Amino acid sequence: MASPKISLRGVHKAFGPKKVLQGIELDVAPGESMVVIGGSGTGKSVLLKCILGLMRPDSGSIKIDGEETADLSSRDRARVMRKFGMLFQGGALFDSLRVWENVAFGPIQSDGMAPARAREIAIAKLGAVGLGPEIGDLFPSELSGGMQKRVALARAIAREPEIIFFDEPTTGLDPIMADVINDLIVKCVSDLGATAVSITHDMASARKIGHRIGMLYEGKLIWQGPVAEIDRSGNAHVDQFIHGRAEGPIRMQVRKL
Ligand SMILES: Nc1ncnc2c1ncn2[C@@H]1O[C@H](COP(=O)(O)OP(=O)(O)OP(=O)(O)O)[C@@H](O)[C@H]1O
Repeated sequence: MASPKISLRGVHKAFGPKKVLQGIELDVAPGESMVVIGGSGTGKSVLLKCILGLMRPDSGSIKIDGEETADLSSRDRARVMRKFGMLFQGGALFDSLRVWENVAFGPIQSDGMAPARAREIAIAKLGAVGLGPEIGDLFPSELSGGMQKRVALARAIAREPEIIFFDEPTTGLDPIMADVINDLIVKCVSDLGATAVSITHDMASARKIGHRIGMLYEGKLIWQGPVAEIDRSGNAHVDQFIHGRAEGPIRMQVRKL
């Protein structure tokens, strides 16, 4: 692989006695879209927060463009985070701001862009996700869930990030709207030439937006491979998860709890 955009080695994170991440090894190449799947509570969000620098791992290495991020000064961390865009679970739009102000929030607050210019960019980004300029003046509460997700996507790409994180991007959407969002994610990521890391339990979404999939189980990525290979992973945990079967090795784990 070309030198990885994101590289994790031996990443551990525990909360008291609860070991959540127990040695994560992951490389994501520039321009690649990596999807992490796994059951509820397996640590997908914790993994994402560690990469984003919102949470500090107990041990291990997390490199972005070859730069170790574990012990960065706050100034250097801000520089690294400038490379990131994020689509939060549920959209996380600001209710009191108009749609365009939500999309323009990063350019104005973090880059000090003049509001008039930021508004132009916001309208352009809304166009990129299929929303007309008239939507810009509405408030998030006036939009459907699918439109809110589009706005959240427009916000995530507003600063043209090098790396975009998607946290459960299709949660709460009907299958058709979920597919529309998946298509938009693929388009936006490829238009930007960005690297993407997504977490989801939605296999249809994982297959559509991912180049590679990794499955998180008991603190480790127990299988990683190209999307096309997930149906013949030869891994019983992966098979059970992708087919949503109640019976299998993962249930054994639930019984033990
Ligand atoms: N700040 C925290 N303090 C203590 N425990 C935490 C904290 N954050 C996460 N955990 C625990 O870590 C485990 C993994 O949580 P995480 O949110 O990463 O799961 P997930 O795989 O994203 O689940 P879901 O798919 O349900 O969102 C859970 O047991 C959770 O309770």
